[in-house]
Amino acid sequence: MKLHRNLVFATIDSLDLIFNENKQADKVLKNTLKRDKRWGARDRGFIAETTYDIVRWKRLYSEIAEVREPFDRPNLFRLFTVWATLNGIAIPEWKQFEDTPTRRIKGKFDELSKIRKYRESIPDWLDELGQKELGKKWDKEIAALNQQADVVLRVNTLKTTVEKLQNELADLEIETEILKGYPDALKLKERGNVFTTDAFKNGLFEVQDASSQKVAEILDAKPGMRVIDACAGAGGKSLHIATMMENKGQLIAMDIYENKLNELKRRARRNDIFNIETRVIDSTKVIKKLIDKADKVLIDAPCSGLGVLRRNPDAKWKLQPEFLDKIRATQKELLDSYSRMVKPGGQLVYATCSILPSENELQVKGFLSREEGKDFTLLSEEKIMPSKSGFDGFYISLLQKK
Ligand SMILES: C[S@@+](CC[C@H](N)C(=O)[O-])C[C@H]1O[C@@H](n2cnc3c(N)ncnc32)[C@H](O)[C@@H]1O
Repeated sequence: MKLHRNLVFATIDSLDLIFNENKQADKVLKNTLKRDKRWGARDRGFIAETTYDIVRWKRLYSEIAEVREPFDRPNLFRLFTVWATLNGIAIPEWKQFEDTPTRRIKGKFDELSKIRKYRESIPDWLDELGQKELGKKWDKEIAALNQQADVVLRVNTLKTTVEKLQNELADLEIETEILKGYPDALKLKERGNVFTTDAFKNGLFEVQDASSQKVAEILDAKPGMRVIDACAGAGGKSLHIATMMENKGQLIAMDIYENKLNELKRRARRNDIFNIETRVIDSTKVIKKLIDKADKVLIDAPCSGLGVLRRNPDAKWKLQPEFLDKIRATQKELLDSYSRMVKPGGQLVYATCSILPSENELQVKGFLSREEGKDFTLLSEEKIMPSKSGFDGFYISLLQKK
């Protein structure tokens, strides 16, 4: 593979913003990729994948390159050199690479690979936490979380079928496969930008990981029900739930952020979904009004996001132990408060995209042992581990109210 100057520079510029200005990787890349209209799919793929790779392996690469943050441009080129060398790509004779030694990179890689926190490129505290919470399983899970994520679509069954969409995409040379056990999913055989297709613009599908698609399935909302998605965000799961309700009944989508709910409304219009009503949680009254009112409540709780590191590798560097303590306290509060919206005989789903027991089964166990949870029983609990499923890590529990 021959390296092209403008693609490498675009990668270095993106890394500079992500590492040194604390910008979010996906937003940075969205902007970078707009820079040159002549870039084709391969060029764009190179910039995005190389940037994500170097973000993912930041700790390992900076140990090999012997550079420390904040990274100046020569140091960013050194990180790039490590990436290129480990991927068998020859370093060109540009002046930016003049003093980036390529000797010893492979030797240091082998040496550091013996130690998990370097091999898996994670902060010390995260390695200790994973070991403490998951024991022996941590090794396999963190390795799986460092793989590149597949792109999975969720077919909008209000507008098309899995087979029809598969054929429509095949006509555009976008090859997909059906995933056994995930009735609405199609997996792309090769990564690609599907957002520019008419099928996406016409709301025939959303991009949604296979594990995430399990949440609405377990909630199992039926047409005509009143359902509350209490932490709806931009509506990934709300759209799926409303689709399963066939646009009949009422889905109340809530969040503390209005801008996320506005994005949800935009997506709902594209999907031809009409039964979602959004409510911003701007006071406790919003919840109180709905006590004992819903057939089903989903708490897709804010969490560490450790289960989705594949798609969000910069979270490794942005997460802090103090944030985790805070988020666990929030999860407890949400379980205690939002569960009140389930009507007698109704059901609650508590889900996270984390693989840590302290955010998952231990939260539910704690809830069931408190006064607030006394009317609930646990019907089922799915811990989706990335090493086994090949998709995101998720926790999904289903509880029944008396
Ligand atoms: C895991 S995300 C939700 C993802 C969303 N359900 C989806 O499928 O796209 C958690 C959401 O909880 C929201 N949140 C945080 N604190 C909250 C609170 N106290 N009450 C309700 N929502 C909250 C966040 O803004 C975020 O959108």
